[in-house]
Amino acid sequence: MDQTKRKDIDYTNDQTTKNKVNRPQIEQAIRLLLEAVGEDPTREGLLDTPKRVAKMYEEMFEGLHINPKEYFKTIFNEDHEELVFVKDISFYSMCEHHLVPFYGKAHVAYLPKDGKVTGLSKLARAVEATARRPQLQERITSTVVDAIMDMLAPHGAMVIVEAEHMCMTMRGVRKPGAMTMTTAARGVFETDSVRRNEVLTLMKTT
Ligand SMILES: Nc1nc2c(ncn2[C@@H]2O[C@H](COP(=O)(O)OP(=O)(O)OP(=O)(O)O)[C@@H](O)[C@H]2O)c(=O)[nH]1
Ligand SMILES: [Zn+2]
Repeated sequence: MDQTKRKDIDYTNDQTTKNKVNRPQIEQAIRLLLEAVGEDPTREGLLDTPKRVAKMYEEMFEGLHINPKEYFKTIFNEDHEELVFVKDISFYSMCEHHLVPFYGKAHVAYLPKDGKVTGLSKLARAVEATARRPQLQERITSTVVDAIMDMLAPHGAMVIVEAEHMCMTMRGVRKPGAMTMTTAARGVFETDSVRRNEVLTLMKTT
């Protein structure tokens, strides 16, 4: 296999590589948390829980060590200056206010310019890397759209995210089924309602 093609899964963000997940510290924190809520972390059923949670957090927050922009270094010189749209990209993220999940779908569109077309999977990988951190839905939306703008310099890009927040369903206001929609439009999608509506119409088609 051409190793240059594998670089997309190996890039790391300089700022975050220094702070890779500290599993022993997470384990200690989980033991303290269990104690604090009135549990006994030494009882059999909970003995391995701190270890499992540390491993789980490493997975759920792996996006902290990935710069989503790096995916868009994969560029094919293709003369296509019409819409590219990947919809229904499922994701799971963690609400940074409550550390409970929010999850849903992202829809990512861009209008390439000067032959700069990226791999379709890279759009989904950028969503995935951005979601796997303590997050806000708005920030996932704008981070992905701005990464595309910065790296591909297209005519425009648009991202729509729809998600259900567990912090609004299982606790607090308790409104299961409430869906939050966020959009971010740049370039032609900001200025041209025909272009924007093309994306919205395609989003609704099954
Ligand atoms: N804008 C935004 N808000 C979020 C997101 N996820 C959770 N929140 C909100 O963050 C807010 C935190 O509000 P606070 O009053 O500080 O915390 P709280 O007392 O737990 O709030 P309640 O959820 O209303 O019980 C809540 O309104 C959540 O719904 C998100 O992705 N974007
Ligand atoms: Zn929350």
